[in-house]
Amino acid sequence: MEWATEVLSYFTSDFLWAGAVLALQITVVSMVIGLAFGLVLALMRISEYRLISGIAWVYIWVMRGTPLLLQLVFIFDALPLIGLKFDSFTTAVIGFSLNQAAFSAEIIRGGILSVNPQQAVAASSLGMGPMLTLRRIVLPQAMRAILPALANDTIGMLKMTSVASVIFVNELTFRAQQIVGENFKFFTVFAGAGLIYLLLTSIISIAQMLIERSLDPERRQQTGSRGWLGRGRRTTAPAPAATPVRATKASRVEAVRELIPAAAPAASDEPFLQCANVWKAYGERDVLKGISFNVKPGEVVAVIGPSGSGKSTLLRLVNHLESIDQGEIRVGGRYVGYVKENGRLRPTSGRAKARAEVGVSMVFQSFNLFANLTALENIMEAPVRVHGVPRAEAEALARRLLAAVGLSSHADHLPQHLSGGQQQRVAIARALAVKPRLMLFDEPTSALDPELVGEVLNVMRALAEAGMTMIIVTHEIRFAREVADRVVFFDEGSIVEEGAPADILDKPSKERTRRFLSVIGNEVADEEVA
Ligand SMILES: Nc1ncnc2c1ncn2[C@@H]1O[C@H](COP(=O)(O)OP(=O)(O)OP(=O)(O)O)[C@@H](O)[C@H]1O
Repeated sequence: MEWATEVLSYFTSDFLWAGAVLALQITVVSMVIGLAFGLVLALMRISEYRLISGIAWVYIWVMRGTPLLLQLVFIFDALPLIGLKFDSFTTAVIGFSLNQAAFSAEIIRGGILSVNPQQAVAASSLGMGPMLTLRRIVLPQAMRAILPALANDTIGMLKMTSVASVIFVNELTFRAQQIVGENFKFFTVFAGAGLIYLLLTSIISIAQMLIERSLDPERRQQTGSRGWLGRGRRTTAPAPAATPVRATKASRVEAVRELIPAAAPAASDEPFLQCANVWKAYGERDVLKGISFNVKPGEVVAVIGPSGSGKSTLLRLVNHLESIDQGEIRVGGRYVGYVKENGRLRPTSGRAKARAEVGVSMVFQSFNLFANLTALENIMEAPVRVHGVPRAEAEALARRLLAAVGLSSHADHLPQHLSGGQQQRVAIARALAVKPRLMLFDEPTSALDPELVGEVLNVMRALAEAGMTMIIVTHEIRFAREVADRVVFFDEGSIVEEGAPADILDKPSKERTRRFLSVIGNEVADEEVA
């Protein structure tokens, strides 16, 4: 076993460990710089500006397409010709960082693209700006896809530091070669060095495992740990006793009314929402063709119409999730993220902020709760991060909102552990937490199983009775009849007719409306039979 003793002696050799520490230093520093630069490149790559994304693409193309060894030699030998001279260690760090940035950029971009884009849309609708959304919602979810690939790269880089010997960096492999050059004991020297590499890469693997565990929302939910990305301070208030899920109608209305006093505008005939001659096209196709309609404070408007008629598009234009081609929309007398110049609307930066200021909130068909946050955190996110509400206050509000939608006992549940109906009720609570003055509902029950529709409609009914101004795109004709003050029938991007529910739904004046209602009516009848 003489060889084993020899391997052990090289494994514990100070000379080799000095090289290992150098390799580790290069790896850690280069990885940190490479990651930061890689994040910038990834964001440039997904930029809508082609010049910016093109610059990033070219950089990544060059750095990934040329050998690291050449890059190191270039920095070491060629840059001094223009007066930039670096020592071996600095050259290695610069070379590895620049090279790693290209690879990290694509890994990070892949992670970002793996996150459902609707998460960012929902954040934006709550007034969260792009960087806040990236930091709080997108990156925490993307990290699960990013981390394994980054850990691979880190391990790869640690071993690749041996390439730096070409510019005289005296790292581990280089040192092992020096020993072998003297004693020719290939096996024992390289085995000792190999064990050192194995130990260091094992530490990286363990770090990867710990970070992955700390980012796992399920695990953090169970252990109550804080994690280091994407979650704020752990909520501390004890969960109140669960309120009965089946709150009475009166108590629900009362609870909701208490939570939106500031949001419910005083009764007035002045329109709160004004849409004037609104046009929108996607490509060659006009989706909205000169829509004009108003909504008064406290009014509930149900928008109905065939699939593809432009109903959702109108909602997205109202809170500027899409931009208007022609015409204008004003909410509370203000443009949402536009300024008027020479008679035309020009989009401004900071649309999310404008949405928050005007007070428009939206509830989506597919709920779009933030997957990395619990129900309570979903509701607290915008008040704390956008409106600067102190955490304790935001948490108290969030718990009251959860109680109002009958979900007190689900505060610490992640979205994936809630039924569709529960998720939609949390989404409504989240939309209410920013004290909106106008609520937009985009087919809020369409993605739900029939038995879950009622619980969501009950919450919306309570909101309507509490005086919230609402526009509801819906196929729930009975609900529209019962709750809406006005029904607007859309077809092919135009308003065909509008009026009181009894008029539009029972005795429509237009043939197109009659045909639509008879189809919908038959579907409802079929569902009832089923
Ligand atoms: N981002 C987009 N790019 C291209 N076309 C789009 C986009 N968004 C919507 N459309 C198209 O615009 C038309 C209107 O869509 P919209 O979602 O507003 O209809 P809708 O009346 O809400 O329909 P549904 O009830 O099925 O949701 C559809 O033909 C749709 O395919």
